[in-house]
Amino acid sequence: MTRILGIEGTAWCASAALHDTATDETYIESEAYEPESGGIHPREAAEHMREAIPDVVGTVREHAGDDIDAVAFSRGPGLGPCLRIVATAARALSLRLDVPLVGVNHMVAHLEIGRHTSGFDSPVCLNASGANAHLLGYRNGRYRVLGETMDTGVGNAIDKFTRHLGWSHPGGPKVEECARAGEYVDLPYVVKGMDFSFSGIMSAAKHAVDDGVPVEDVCFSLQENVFAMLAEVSERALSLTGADELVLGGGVGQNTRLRSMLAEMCEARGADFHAPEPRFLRDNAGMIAVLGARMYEAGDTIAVAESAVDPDFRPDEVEVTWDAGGDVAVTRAETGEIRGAEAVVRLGERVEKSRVGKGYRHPALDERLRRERTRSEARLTSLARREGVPTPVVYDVDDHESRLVFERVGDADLVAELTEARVRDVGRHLAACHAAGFVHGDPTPRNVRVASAASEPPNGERRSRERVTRETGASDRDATRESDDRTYLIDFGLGYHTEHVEDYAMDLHVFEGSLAGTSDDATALAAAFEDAYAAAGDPEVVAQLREIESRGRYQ
Ligand SMILES: C[C@@H](O)[C@H](NC(=O)OP(=O)(O)OC[C@H]1O[C@@H](n2cnc3c(N)ncnc32)[C@H](O)[C@@H]1O)C(=O)O
Ligand SMILES: [Fe+2]
Repeated sequence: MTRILGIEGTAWCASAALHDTATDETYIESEAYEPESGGIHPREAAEHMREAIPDVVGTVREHAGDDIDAVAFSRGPGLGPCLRIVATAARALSLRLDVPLVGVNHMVAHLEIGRHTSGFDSPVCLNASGANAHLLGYRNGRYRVLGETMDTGVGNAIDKFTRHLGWSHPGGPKVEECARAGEYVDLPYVVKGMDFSFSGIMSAAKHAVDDGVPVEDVCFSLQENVFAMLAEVSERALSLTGADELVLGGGVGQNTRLRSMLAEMCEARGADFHAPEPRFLRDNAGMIAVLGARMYEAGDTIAVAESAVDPDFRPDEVEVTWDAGGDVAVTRAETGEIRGAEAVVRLGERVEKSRVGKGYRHPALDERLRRERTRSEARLTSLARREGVPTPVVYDVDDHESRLVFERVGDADLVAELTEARVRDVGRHLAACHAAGFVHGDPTPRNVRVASAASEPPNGERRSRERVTRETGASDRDATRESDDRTYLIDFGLGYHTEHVEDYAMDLHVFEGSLAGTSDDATALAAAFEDAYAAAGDPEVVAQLREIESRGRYQ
C-alpha cells in the first residue's frame, strides 16, 4: 500500500496528483499555461509554474492529508526553468514531510501509465507528445528507443503549422476540428525504417495554405499523413519485435483519428491496442505519481543532493528498477505465409510478396505508397545485385497489384542469427549500396536473410571462412562469392537514390536502432557493423551518424 504525491511541470501543465496503490485511484489537479500569442515561451511557462505549482500541490495535499509515503517529480526532459521550479517544490515537500524523493522520467511516465491502465505485459509503446515522438520497447533492463522523430516532436510540428495560420496554442485540437470538413491533397510522407521526420510535410503544408489550398483540406491531409506515418512505424515495431500489444501515450494521443488508425492497424494484425483516458495522455501529474509509486516500491529513490533536473533526459537512460514485464523481441516461426509490417509474403519455392491495402490509410495515400514502394523494391533489389550485394532475383513485378515474385533466399532472418560476422556483412553491403548512390531505407534484422545456424553443416563454410579471415587478416569480401552462406539484403521498398551523407547515415542509424530492440549485445554488434562499414565505405558517413545521435530531441 503506497500513497505517492506526484508533481509535473515540464512545459505547459502545472499539475499535482495523489496515487494510492491500495485503491488504484489517482486524484489529479492541473492548471494549464495558455500563451497569449505564439507558442510556449520558456520564461512565461516558468512564471506559470512558479504561480500554479503551489496551488495544485496545496489542493492535492488537502485531499491527501499528511499520509504520503514519497514525493515524485518530473526530472526531465523539459524546459530547464520549469523543471527547476518543480524540483525545488518537490525537494521542499519531501524535506517537510520527511519522506523520500523519487525522480521520474516524463517520457517513461507517458508510456508506463498506459501499461498500468492496460495491464499489458510487454507492449510496444508509441509516445506521441508535444516535444517528442518515439517508439519504445522494454528489453534487458531499459526501455529501448526503436524509432523516433528525426526533427521535431509531433505535437510541436502541428503547433508550428497552426502558428503559421495565426491560430492560438495548442494547435492540435484545432487541426482535428478543422480536418472534419477536409478532403485529401498530396503531401510528403517520410519514414525511414522506424524513424520518421516531419519537417518536409510541415513546410509543404504551410506552402499549400499560402498557395490557396483550402485550409481544411491541408489539415485533413496533414493528419492523414502524419498519423499514418506513426501507425506504419508502430506496425513495423510490432513486426520487428514480435510483440502483440501496443500502448499509446502523450498529448497527441487524444486525437481521435490517430487512435482509430492505431486501433485499426492493430486489429488487422491481431494485436491488442490500448490508449489511456485523455486525462492520462496529456501532461499530468497522475502518470508521475503512478510511476513514482512503482519506483518507490522498488527502492528507487534519490537523495536531495543528487536530484538535479535533466532537460535532455532520454527514456533509454533510465535504469528500470520496477517490474516492466517481459522483454520484447521473440523469434517468429516461419510458416507458409508471413504477415510482415506492410506485406503478406507467401513462401513457396519462390517468394510472392503482396503489399496489401492498409485500411487505416486514406485510399489515395495507400495506393501511392504501395505502388511507389513496389517499384522501388524491384528496381533497387536488382541494382544492389549488380553492385555485388547478395539479394534475391526478381522474377516478376506487377505494380498494378503491388505484387513481386522473388527467388527464395536464406531460411531465417537475422533476428535468429545475430552474430558479429553477420552484422559485418550488413555493414559492407550497405556501404556498397551507398557507394552506388542509393539507400536501403529500412535495414533491420528482419530485412536480412541468412542460412540459419541450425541448418548449417557442423563444420560449415561460414565458420571456416571466419577463421581464415581472422588468421590472414584478409577482407571479408570473398564471402559474397560463397553461394550457400550469403547474407542477403531484402525489402528495398523504402529505398531511394540520394547523394546525401545524412541519408546514408540514417541507414546506419536505423540498423543500429533495430539492434537495440532485438539483441542484448547491441553495443558490440553495432561496433562491428560500423567497423565493417567504415572499412568498406566512407568514414564520413559514420561521423554523420555520431552527429545524428547527438541531436537533442527537445526543441
Ligand atoms: C517534455 C514534455 O514537456 C512534453 N509534453 C508535452 O508536449 O505535452 P503533451 O500534453 O504530452 O502534448 C501536448 C501536445 O498535444 C497536442 N494535442 C493535444 N490535443 C490534441 C489533439 N486532439 N490532436 C492533436 N494534437 C493534440 C498539442 O497540440 C500539443 O502539441 C512531451 O511529453 O514531449
Ligand atoms: Fe508530455
